[in-house]
Amino acid sequence: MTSPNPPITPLSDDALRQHALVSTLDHVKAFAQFSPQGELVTANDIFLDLLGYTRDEAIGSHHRRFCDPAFVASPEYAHFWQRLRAGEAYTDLCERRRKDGSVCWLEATYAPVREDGVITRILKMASDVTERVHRDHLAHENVRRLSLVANATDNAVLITDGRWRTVYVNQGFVRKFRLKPHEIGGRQPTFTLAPHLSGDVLRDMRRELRQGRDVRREEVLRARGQERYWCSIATSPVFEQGRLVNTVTVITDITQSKMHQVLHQRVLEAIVHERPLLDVLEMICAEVERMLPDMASAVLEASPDGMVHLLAAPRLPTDSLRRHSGRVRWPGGDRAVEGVDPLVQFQFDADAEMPLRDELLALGYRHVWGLPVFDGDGKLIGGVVLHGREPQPIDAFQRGLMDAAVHLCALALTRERAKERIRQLAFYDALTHLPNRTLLLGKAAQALATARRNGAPVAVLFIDLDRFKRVNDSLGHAAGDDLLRHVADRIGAARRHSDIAGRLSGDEFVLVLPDCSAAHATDIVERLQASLAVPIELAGTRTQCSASIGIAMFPHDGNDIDTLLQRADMAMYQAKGETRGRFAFFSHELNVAAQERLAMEDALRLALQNGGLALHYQPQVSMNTGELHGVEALARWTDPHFGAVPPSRFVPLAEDCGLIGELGQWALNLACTQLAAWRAEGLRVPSVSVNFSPTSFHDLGLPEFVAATLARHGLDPTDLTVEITESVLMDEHPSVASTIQALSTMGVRLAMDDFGTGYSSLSSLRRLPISELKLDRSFINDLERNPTARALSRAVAQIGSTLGLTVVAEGVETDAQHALLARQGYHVAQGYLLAKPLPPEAFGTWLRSVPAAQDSVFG
Ligand SMILES: Nc1nc2c(ncn2[C@@H]2O[C@H](COP(=O)(O)O[C@H]3[C@@H](O)[C@H](n4cnc5c(=O)[nH]c(N)nc54)O[C@@H]3COP(=O)(O)O)[C@@H](O)[C@H]2O)c(=O)[nH]1
Repeated sequence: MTSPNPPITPLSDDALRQHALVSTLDHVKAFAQFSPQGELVTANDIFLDLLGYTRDEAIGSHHRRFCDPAFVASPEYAHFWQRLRAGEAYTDLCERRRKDGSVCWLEATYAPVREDGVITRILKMASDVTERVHRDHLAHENVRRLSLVANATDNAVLITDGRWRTVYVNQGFVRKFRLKPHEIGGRQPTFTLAPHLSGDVLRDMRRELRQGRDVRREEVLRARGQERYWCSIATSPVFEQGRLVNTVTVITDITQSKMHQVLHQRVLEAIVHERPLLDVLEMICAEVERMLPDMASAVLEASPDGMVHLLAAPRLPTDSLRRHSGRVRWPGGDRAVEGVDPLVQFQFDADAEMPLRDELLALGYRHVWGLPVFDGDGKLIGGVVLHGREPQPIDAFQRGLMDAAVHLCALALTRERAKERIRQLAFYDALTHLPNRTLLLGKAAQALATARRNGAPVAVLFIDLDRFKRVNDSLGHAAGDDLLRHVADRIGAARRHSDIAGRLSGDEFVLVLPDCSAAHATDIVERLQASLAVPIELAGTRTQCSASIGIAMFPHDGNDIDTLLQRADMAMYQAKGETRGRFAFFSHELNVAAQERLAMEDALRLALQNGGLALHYQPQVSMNTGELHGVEALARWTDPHFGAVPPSRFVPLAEDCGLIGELGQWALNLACTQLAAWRAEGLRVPSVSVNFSPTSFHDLGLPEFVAATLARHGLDPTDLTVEITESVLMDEHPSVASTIQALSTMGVRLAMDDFGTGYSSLSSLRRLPISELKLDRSFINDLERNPTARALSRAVAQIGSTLGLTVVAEGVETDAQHALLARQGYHVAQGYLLAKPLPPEAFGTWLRSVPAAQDSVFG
């Protein structure tokens, strides 16, 4: 039963306005009035329907009837009424009880109404929001449950809003990346986790998500403190009413599997495909550096002596590093020790002695971590090194990478060694380590192909030890093996870098000498035989060994290696006569020439010992005054068997057979003796010139010998001129420059002989302390006929004069040449016009017969 509203007393203007408002709200909102004591005075239908009461049941009821008893009993309820009675309005979400006991939710405003300053009523306006509250509760519960689920997984879960800003991260995320929700909340996660991602990549990812597609990637993500993880990242878009409102990302740490996948898969593939070792190691470094972009990696190899050599370091200055290769030991020992972490580390600032400290510091690398690479037996074979800029200790990711790299390097290095071993077994003789027949023939065929292209000769030497069987029989096979090893070493020592040495079988060896003439081959054979003749201690017995050597020449004796070997073998049999330690050429003419050369060598040696050589002297005369400038001493050899042998033949022979030093000393001594003798006779001979070949300057004792010789004959250093040829400039022997300099410092004059035929440049003239320049005779021959020769000789005269040198024209045969050269500015003339090279007595006679020479030849 509903009772009518109580009679309403006449209203004031305010009350009327209120009434109008109330009437309007009456149709849309629950509306009620309570007395200040809490009794319901009026209520509209919406209010009554909301709570399920009739007007009669409700009017007069206390407010508490519509509330949860627990709330009514709480201090908050009393406080609520106190505030209303004190005139404070109250707005809140309120939980109320319907008549049937069910709960409803109201968004309510309680407004105390004053009349004449006294609160007479409490006006209540409310909207039913029960459904929304239930919906919100449900959503909240869902989020709570989702969080529980998300937090239960080890994976990191991250939710962003539609503008890519982080709104949620789970516990897994906090644990993995060590970032609290508030540290990443509101930020775009890629800025923090993957700053290396390019703008293009981000744009692509977001486009996919906006188009409703999931995005999956694998990336190295960065946690707090620079720690990194390889992660699989799966992001799904969430749409509401067609609008992207969220993205949900699940991040899974795949570091271990990824490291193995990337490193192992790529590197193993490379190894299987037989990629060169250095390529494989560079690849390992590159992969490590891809995952550690701030670091530089390097792979080293350890040699059996424990020294480490750089193999790969793509980000470092490898040239400088290589300079230290082989000079440093691995710091952690060369054996694996069980239970000991082999990681070594350095900080450059502290370790001042570290090689390359400055270079690495300049690149910003201050810290080095190294892990050794051991082979299957725990022996050091290499190392993996990381160079870092930051001082923090190495983290699990970096260590994991290093371990994986070590594993792969061990594989690559041991495999390379195994390959090398197999190659060694397949292509090298196990006893002597020389190439075996297969490799020898292969290399020789290549050398012949090159020689064919270049039109160069090749000598093939077949070397067979003499009486090897006797060594085996008398001293045993071990001694025989020992002898073979010694012979192999001596053959190896005798060969040039480009020569190919090999062992065919038993006591047969082969030497293939590319770019080698028959004469040169003879020299090498002689040197080899001399070296083999040095006694060896075998099984406690001093033994001397010799070999018979056959020589076949390409292309003269054959075009392919099989033919050449066969002919060298035949020649060897020819050499192996009664006398051991001989050699023979396959070709008859070459054989004759070689044997003759040998005989001439012996004769020259004898001539030097027994005074079979002589010096002739050719005057050098001043162009201006006609006075004697000096004499050039020229060697002469007349042999009983070979007759008069010109210096152009015996000087190179002396070079080849190692007699050149002796020849130079002999000439110097004799020339000084002669100069002193002439002076003693009262002949004014200003100086003597002696020819020294370039190899004489290899002898660092030469200046001392010269000084002693001059002193012995009472001569001054200025009495001597040493003639050198332009080929001295091509001689890279380290002693040449210092020997020449020492002679010059002593006061000995230096003349550049045969100038214009070789490789002299103006700078080289300035480099050497030359005081005399001798224009080569070939220019003077052509002087009268050839304008170019004239121009060149003039240029030489001018260059010499400009450099303050005495310029000598040699080979002057005619008056016309003499006059022309004098006009061109030559200071001194030498040649048949004045005199041929003369024996000492004849020279004395010449000098006396041309008294002007004492003052002026052409006075
Ligand atoms: N290391 C040494 N080299 C020496 C020595 N003795 C000589 N030699 C070098 O041998 C080359 C040939 O010398 P040689 O046959 O003696 O010829 C010299 C002169 O005889 C010749 N000459 C001089 N004037 C004329 C001339 O008017 N016409 C002409 N056709 N020939 C002439 O020129 C050679 C001069 O020699 P150089 O001044 O040294 O060039 C020769 O390279 C000698 O150096 C020695 O003891 N050690």
